[in-house]
Amino acid sequence: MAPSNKTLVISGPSGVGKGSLIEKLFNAHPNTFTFSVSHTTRKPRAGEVDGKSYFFVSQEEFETLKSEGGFVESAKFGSNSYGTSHRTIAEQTAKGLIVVLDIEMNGVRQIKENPNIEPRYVFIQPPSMQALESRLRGRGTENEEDIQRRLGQASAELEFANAQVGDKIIVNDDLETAYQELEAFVFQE
Ligand SMILES: Nc1ncnc2c1ncn2[C@@H]1O[C@H](COP(=O)(O)OP(=O)(O)OP(=O)(O)O)[C@@H](O)[C@H]1O
Repeated sequence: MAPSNKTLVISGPSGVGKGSLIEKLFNAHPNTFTFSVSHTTRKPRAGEVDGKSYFFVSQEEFETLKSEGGFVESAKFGSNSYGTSHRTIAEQTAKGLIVVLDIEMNGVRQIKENPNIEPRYVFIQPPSMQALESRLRGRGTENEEDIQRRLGQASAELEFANAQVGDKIIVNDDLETAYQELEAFVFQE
């Protein structure tokens, strides 16, 4: 079955398993999906390549692009700005690839308000807040303060997803089952 070539927006609280599901999708279907390379005003870290990790731009360039409506969504974290450009999505889509955006609810909100992009939305939910907490802890990549911040944000993410109509919601209880649901959704006609 041929998948729709629409951009796929995958959202959900931190630690819910978005990265794990996306990795499975990419591995099972080579040359089908791609991430959109974001623009950022932060400085490149060692080893990061412009145009691969990010498009590194100045604050001024970023603001110009933004004012021209060049971003489907953008956000500021700390003193750095990040954005997903229309052009990047269009270029990848033109190559026949399905662009996957892994973004948080404010990004989803912006995209939903943007008439120039009509993606498909998938929200990944945890079976429970306890499960989410133990995954975040089990991953071992955040300190306690970060974990608390992510858990605090998680209930807002869950409420937001539940208030959306017509989008796909997948509960990631068993990873394989959740993956099959995602795959079926992506490849449905
Ligand atoms: N169904 C599942 N059952 C148990 N553990 C899972 C399941 N899915 C994912 N995990 C584990 O939960 C942890 C968080 O998963 P992952 O890193 O994919 O989350 P994420 O949503 O991408 O988080 P972030 O938004 O912070 O990047 C990982 O250690 C992963 O192996």
